[in-house]
Formats: sequence, C-alpha cells, structure tokens
Amino acid sequence: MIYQFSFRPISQKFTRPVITNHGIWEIRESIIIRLIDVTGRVRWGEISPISWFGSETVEQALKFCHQLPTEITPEIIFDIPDKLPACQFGFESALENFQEKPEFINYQNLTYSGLLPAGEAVLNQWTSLWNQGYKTFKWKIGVDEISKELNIFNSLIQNLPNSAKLRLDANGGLSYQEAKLWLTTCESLKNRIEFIEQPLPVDKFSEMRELSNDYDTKIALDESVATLQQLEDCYKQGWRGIFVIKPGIVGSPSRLRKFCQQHQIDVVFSSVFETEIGRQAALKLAGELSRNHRAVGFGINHYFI
Ligand SMILES: O=C(O)CCC(=O)c1ccccc1C(=O)O
Ligand SMILES: [Mg+2]
Repeated sequence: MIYQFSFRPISQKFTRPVITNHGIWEIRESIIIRLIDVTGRVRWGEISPISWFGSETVEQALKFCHQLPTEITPEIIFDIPDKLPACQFGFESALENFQEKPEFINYQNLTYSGLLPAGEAVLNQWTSLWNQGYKTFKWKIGVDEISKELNIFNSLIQNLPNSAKLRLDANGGLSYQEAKLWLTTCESLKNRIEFIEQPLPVDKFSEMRELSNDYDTKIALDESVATLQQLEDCYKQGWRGIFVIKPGIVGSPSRLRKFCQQHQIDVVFSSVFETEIGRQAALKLAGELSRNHRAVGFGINHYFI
C-alpha cells in the first residue's frame, strides 16, 4: 500500500486559557496530516503534542513530517520511533480511517467529564456545565496556595449536587504533605470525589503508590503514564490505581489496544485538546477500550475560538 502524504500546521486560540500547575496555555498548535490512497480516497490524522506532558514538541513533529517523502507506506508509519508518540497516533489513526467505516464507531455508551475553570471562577461556573448535563467534573488544583484552594473546594463541594462526581487534577503540583492533606480532606467525602489525579511529580512514583495504599480515595496517574512506555513501566512496578490515557500523545493505537486487552487496567480516557479529527480517533479507542464506564475527559467546554 502506498499513500500520498501532506500536512499542515494549525494554531488555535482557546476560548479561555487553560490554567494548570504547568502554567497558562493560550494557543493550541497541532499538525493536520492527509493521506490519499491509490483510488483517491482521502483520510485525515492529527498530531497534537503536549511537550510539557512528556510528548515530543510541535517543532519535532514538524521536522519529522518535513523529512518524510510525499509517498509513504504503512511500514514507514509503524516504524515511527517511540520518541514521537503524538506522531505515532496521528499517522496510525489516519491509516486506520481507511479501514473502518465511521458508522461502526460506537461513542454512544460513553459519558463525559466536564472541565471546570481553575480557581474561584469554578464557584459561579459549575452550574452551566451541570445544566449542560455533565455529572462528572474535573477541577484543577495545585495552581494556587493550598489553603485558598481548600476553601474554594469546601464551597464547591457544599454547592455541588450529591450525585455529582468530582475529579481533582493536581498536574503533579503538590508536595507529599499537601497530597496527604488533600487526601485526608477527601476521605470524608468518599463517594463524591472520584479520584485525585497526578498529585505528585512524575519522579515520585513510589510515594504515589504509598498514598494509594494508605487512603481510600483513589489516585489516578496521568503525567506518569503519558506514553506507552511509561504506562507499561508503571504497570510493571505494581500500579493498580487508575491510569489516565491520553490517546493523542500516548503513542501507537495498535500497541495501546494490545496493552489494554492484555491487562485489565482501570482507565480514564482524556483529551489533549485536539480538533474533531483527533477527537474522533481518540474516542474510537475510548469506546473500544473503556471497561469500567468511567466518564471520558472529553468535555467540550474548553475548545477553541
Ligand atoms: O481529562 C480531562 O478531563 C480534560 C483534559 C485535561 O485535563 C488535560 C488536557 C490537556 C493537557 C492535560 C490535561 C490533564 O489532564 O492534565
Ligand atoms: Mg491530568
């Protein structure tokens, strides 16, 4: 098989900047790739790296695209090195789009988590997501001082309906002591806090494993399992908590399928703020591989202008 290959960098402004422990993110840069087969069928793929999360940079992805010939084969695609995981996803999912018909894709049984704004803005904005039908929410922590965040959290939890589930995403921004304080706070609210996501930095794996043994509140790894290699390593090192998988940067979809089918892991699928192209490919994987019906982190409130 041989495909005509072309690509185009795009850049989109968020309707509202994304605020995390890593800083303020205002513009999403991606690369849209196009494959055309010998019969003239056109299929698309998306490369949307997040380098601060552990994937390649957009520049590295662009450099890779530039050095490819204008005609490429599946062999070239399956040979993309592991250091370019967002490229592996973009090219392999474009190729897969030749095989499967979109009507077979089953997203219907997925439920969605809505991303709340960081800081105290959450207090007057969660209702709009609730009114849109979201029942699971994610709020970023580790952005401001912990005492301030705990105050906002207390108001939030008093106001949120009991049936709502809340995820707290620290993006690795807590100290061990702060993580314990958050976990202790959550213990008394057990069924309202679905999990705390990536409380500590990536290099604090054993501490997170310890915390997940010491508290009933669940912990989800995210940055620690950004790529398939990391996912496999954390599993080997005994992580049996939740794994957040961002298909857009985790790497090869076929290798991801194999891993998820081999190991019965507790998984949450999550967006990298991709366009409709990457979103469809990622949700297809989520639909195939979500075993536990946890809401997917693909709420649509945070997209582009
Ligand atoms: O998972 C979600 O609910 C939304 C997506 C999300 O939070 C996210 C999106 C882009 C980069 C990092 C993250 C993150 O989970 O930390
Ligand atoms: Mg996260």
